[in-house]
Amino acid sequence: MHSFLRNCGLFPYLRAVSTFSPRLPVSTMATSAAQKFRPVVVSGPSGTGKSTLLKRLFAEYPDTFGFSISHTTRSPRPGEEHGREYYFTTKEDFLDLVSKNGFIEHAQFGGNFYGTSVAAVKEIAAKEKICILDIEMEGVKQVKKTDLNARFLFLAPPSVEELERRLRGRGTETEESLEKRLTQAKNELEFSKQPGAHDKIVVNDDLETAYKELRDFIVDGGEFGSGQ
Ligand SMILES: Nc1ncnc2c1ncn2[C@@H]1O[C@H](COP(=O)(O)OP(=O)(O)OP(=O)(O)O)[C@@H](O)[C@H]1O
Repeated sequence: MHSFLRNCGLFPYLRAVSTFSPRLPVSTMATSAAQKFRPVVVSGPSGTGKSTLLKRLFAEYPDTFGFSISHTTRSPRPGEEHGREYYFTTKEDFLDLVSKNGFIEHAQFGGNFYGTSVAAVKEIAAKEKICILDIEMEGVKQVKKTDLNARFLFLAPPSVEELERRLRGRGTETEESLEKRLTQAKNELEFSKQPGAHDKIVVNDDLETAYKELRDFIVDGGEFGSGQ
């Protein structure tokens, strides 16, 4: 599965729209929400434990995170609504947005396009929620080219050997997909060493310790990195 399907784009957006303080002018309100509720990009090699840790974070903070709506060129199914499950769009409009660098990630499945747009992520901050983007290296680079003002957390395995053990232990991989993931893991680990690639690196060795580090960086005492 392509990683954007697990992003904040995965889930239908069900949260109530928050209201802003009426005393602030509109432009200041939008700016301060964007500054306070900065998106967080969580990346790291497949099998490092991103899903495990994020699942726990969402359970501990059920009202803090918002989920962006993905675009798709597939037709709506009965009961699905434009702007709720997906932004249903034509192939022409989708490709137009691709050419304008409007997507953080996009991919094609079964003849249909799917993508997470920059605008959809911005909407989450405007609604005073934090958007977590669980994406891979190319997506990270793409986010850096946008004006999303995201914070970047890299989840590293204790070692490549331990990563292989976890991937095997998860029981989801064939020998071929395992090899691919390990090769990609080495690329991601190389990238993570570049200065400025990430704001925070958490090594997921002991799960409890890693969870606390990840949580403290993301939630940041309720400041969500706005002071940085
Ligand atoms: N600290 C840890 N110690 C031991 N095992 C762990 C730890 N963290 C996660 N695992 C296990 O490692 C496996 C991979 O974790 P998980 O599926 O969360 O990785 P992921 O980064 O989300 O991978 P992918 O990107 O492929 O979805 C799971 O079986 C999980 O239970």
